[in-house]
Amino acid sequence: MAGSSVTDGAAERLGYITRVQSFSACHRLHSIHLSDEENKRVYGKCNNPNGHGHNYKVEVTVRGKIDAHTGMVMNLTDLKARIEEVIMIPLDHKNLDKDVPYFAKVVSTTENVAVYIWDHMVKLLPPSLLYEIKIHETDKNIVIYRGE
Ligand SMILES: Nc1nc2c(c(=O)[nH]1)N=C([C@H](O)[C@H](O)COP(=O)(O)OP(=O)(O)OP(=O)(O)O)CN2
Ligand SMILES: [Zn+2]
Repeated sequence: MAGSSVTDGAAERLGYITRVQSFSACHRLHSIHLSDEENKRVYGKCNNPNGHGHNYKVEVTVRGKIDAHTGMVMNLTDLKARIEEVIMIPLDHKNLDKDVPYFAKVVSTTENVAVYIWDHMVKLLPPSLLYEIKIHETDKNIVIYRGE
């Protein structure tokens, strides 16, 4: 049909793209807002003073218009670079509580790790592009944060 093309149609379509990144870190669940006894009761084995480790898997999803000219919501190569900056450099092979200043006063639950990643990632992406941070702390424990 004259004046129209597959590419034109895609210009009005929304796409979701996800990049997966794994990182390893150790931590201890311990809240400065609770007594030692309360910490033991609330967090159990995860309050072990010497900590424990995880192989976290993070899924970073962005949502936006599929650009008519590039065919992309955003270049995944650029998303990979942002993930390196926000996740790998500060968190990989780190003790979250001791190496990452943010977690000195914020308990390093996976919910809070997701908030940390969201808050840093959102500053590096175009407005409204970041959609979701999903973290697999273990095969069975999965957290989603969407900036709400
Ligand atoms: N709401 C949250 N609850 C818990 C968190 C968390 O981040 N948010 N984290 C933990 C621990 O850090 C922990 O390491 C969980 O490990 P575990 O219970 O051993 O993990 P699994 O359930 O996958 O292991 P199985 O023992 O094989 O069932 C605890 N709670
Ligand atoms: Zn843990």
